[in-house]
Amino acid sequence: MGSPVHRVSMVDTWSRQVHPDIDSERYVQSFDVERLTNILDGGAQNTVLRRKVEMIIHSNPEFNRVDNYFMTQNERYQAAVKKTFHLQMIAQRLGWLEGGRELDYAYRTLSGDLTLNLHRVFQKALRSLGSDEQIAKWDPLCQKLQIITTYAQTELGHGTYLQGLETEATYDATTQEFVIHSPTMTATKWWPGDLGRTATHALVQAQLICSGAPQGMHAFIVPIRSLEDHTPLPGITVGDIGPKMDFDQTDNGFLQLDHVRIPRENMLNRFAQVLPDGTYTRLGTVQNNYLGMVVVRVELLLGEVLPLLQKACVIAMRYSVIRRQSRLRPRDPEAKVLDYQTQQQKLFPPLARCYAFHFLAVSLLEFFQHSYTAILDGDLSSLPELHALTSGMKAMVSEFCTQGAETCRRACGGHGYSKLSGLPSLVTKVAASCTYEGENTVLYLQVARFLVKSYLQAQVSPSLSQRSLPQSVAYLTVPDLARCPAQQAADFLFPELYTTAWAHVAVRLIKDSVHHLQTLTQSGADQYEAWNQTTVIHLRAAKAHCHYVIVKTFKEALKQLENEPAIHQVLKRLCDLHALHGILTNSGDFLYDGFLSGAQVDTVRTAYLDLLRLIRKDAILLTDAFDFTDQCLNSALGCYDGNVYERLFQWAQKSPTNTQGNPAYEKYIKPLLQNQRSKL
Ligand SMILES: CCCCCCCCCCCCCCCC(=O)SCCNC(=O)CCNC(=O)[C@H](O)C(C)(C)COP(=O)(O)OP(=O)(O)OC[C@H]1O[C@@H](n2cnc3c(N)ncnc32)[C@H](O)[C@@H]1OP(=O)(O)O
Ligand SMILES: Cc1cc2nc3c(=O)[nH]c(=O)nc-3n(C[C@H](O)[C@H](O)[C@H](O)COP(=O)(O)OP(=O)(O)OC[C@H]3O[C@@H](n4cnc5c(N)ncnc54)[C@H](O)[C@@H]3O)c2cc1C
Repeated sequence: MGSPVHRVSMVDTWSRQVHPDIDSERYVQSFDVERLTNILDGGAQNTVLRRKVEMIIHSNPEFNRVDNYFMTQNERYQAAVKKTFHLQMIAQRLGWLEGGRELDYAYRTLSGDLTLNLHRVFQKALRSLGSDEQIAKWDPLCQKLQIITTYAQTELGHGTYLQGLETEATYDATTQEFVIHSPTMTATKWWPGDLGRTATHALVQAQLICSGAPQGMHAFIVPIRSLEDHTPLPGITVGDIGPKMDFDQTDNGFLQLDHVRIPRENMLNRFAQVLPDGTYTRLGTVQNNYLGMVVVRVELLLGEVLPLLQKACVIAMRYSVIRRQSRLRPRDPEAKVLDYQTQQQKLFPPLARCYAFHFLAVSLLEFFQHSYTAILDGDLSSLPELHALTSGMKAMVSEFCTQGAETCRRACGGHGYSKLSGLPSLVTKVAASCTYEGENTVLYLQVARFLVKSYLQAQVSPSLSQRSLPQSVAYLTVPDLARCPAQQAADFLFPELYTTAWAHVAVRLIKDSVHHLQTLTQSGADQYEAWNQTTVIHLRAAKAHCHYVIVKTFKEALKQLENEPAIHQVLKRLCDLHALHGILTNSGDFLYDGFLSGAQVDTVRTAYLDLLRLIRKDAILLTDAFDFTDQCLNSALGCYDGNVYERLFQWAQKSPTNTQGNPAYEKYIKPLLQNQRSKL
């Protein structure tokens, strides 16, 4: 079993007593929680290492985050810079390297508390788009923080449509320089993190113009602040974009460039280059310059987005066994709210998704690592599938993590609305992931584009495409079941069955979307108009495909765990719940062509409700397995010991509204009262 000492708060030393209502949830353990934590960590040795890193961080007062909820935007930024640089010093002292496990664990532990996230995004883009010589030059400068960098792509006028970016990089062959320029107000770079007050260099995405001809978006390294005194360099106008929904610790910024000259070598040239005389050459399409985004989309899932939902689930689940409200039977004591079926219906689907998305992210990362090296070496054959998969998974994971975190927040009633619960900031933080790194609708439509092509390819030559279609869409060629054979609730608990059911719906919706597209073009609409008039249908098809991929990946992950029966059993229940919940919330798609009958949907619901009951007894253990420390959760509701009310009361006392007196009394309330009294 995992050491509870590791998990309990080191901040609130007054509270060492575990609340009996949460303690009782841990008496009988139907599986080994520590072993599940090891599986999630990718091995017991990783768990040990992660906890070691967490101990180093939590034992250091510089990283205390209790006051976060009371800070202004400026204070959050300053605290984050301080913590980031403190972490860098520790990393240097202990030999933790960028890309190594220790630093990754440190980032996870301090998530939301650090700056220089875009410095990491810059490094990913550099390694994807730069030549070996460029990486050798810039990467060490980044590693040693001799420069601080950001990724400046989005502009006031355009974020999604990269072909519409207005920033220009015009090549001047006489000096062998690029002239980087913002020709309009809407060309102002807007949003890049770490840009407003911190970065010294920006990776600026701009339209390359060579010998008068536009060549599309390319990446340029542009110095923007003096390394001596940090003032903006000539031609640079830079600042912070102001208050946002969250990310107070990050200085998202704006940048205008007025004919700023940089050397020819500062254009990242793995996939395209400009020769000294201005001749332009490139490998493949201009979209290869989008590779940095593909990399970041994969890494964000496990590193940033999923932990936000996991934390929300831990907090809401723990609170739900402490919170007692109403009675199940008149003579009973008040019930834990988690014993209400409706509360389980709120919290268990997000919990199941945490596990589904974990296994998805691991599998996606494996596929990514497999194809990435080949892509860097110029073999671009796997890029379309990689782009479609990463786009779809980024969109679906961020969409459901956002939905799930908000559900968790509401499941905590009034206390979920208090920032001290930790939930509002999880919700506002995860909401951003639906927009940054590619707006979700736009990304789903990229998946749809890939599905249409794959479907048409499968139609033209079914036998050939069975071998040549990318693996994630190979199901398009598999003979389809017209009717679901399941009759009893137990029949719906076969992963093969519900994966096939999702494949059926995805194939039908993809076929339908292609049919609509073709009907419109055959009736005279041009292909662009036809595409726009069918995008709502394409979106649905893309989502069904993503559901299918996620369910299939969870099913395959379970297969690997068959030799661990107890863990297999508990995870299988989550896999079943995840798949059946998806069928129930999209039942119209399964009923539409008679694949399922109304009676079968009722049976699915019976199986689903049964699963809620079964998962209930393991719910706390399944969230304990994520192994977040109390400091990391920073929630008055979610601590391991369950002492919710004491902690909430104590934390509220620290609010400046309670500690700094009330100037409004002297200024307004007192005169008001005196004024009213004098009239009596
Ligand atoms: C690293 C760890 C950091 C950790 C940190 C932790 C803390 C974290 C805190 C938050 C941190 C936030 C960090 C946010 C950082 C940003 O937000 S940076 C800005 C991100 N911006 C975007 O993602 C923009 C989204 N837009 C796009 O990706 C593209 O423009 C679109 C939407 C795909 C369309 O592009 P387009 O050029 O119009 O292309 P389109 O005509 O649709 O397609 C042309 C072809 O290119 C292909 N294509 C399009 N895109 C691609 C691609 N990417 N690859 C390959 N092929 C592609 C298409 O499939 C299509 O192929 P065919 O069908 O023709 O064969
Ligand atoms: C917290 C945060 C951090 C960020 N950090 C960075 C950063 O570090 N660097 C950086 O460069 N950028 C950054 N961004 C910007 C971010 O990447 C963009 O906001 C994002 O890509 C969406 O683009 P947009 O704002 O232009 O949205 P828009 O594309 O204008 O979206 C508005 C609406 O239009 C719809 N839409 C747009 N195009 C289409 C289409 N073709 N078909 C159908 N519907 C469409 C969208 O679905 C959406 O509903 C950040 C943003 C946020 C919120």
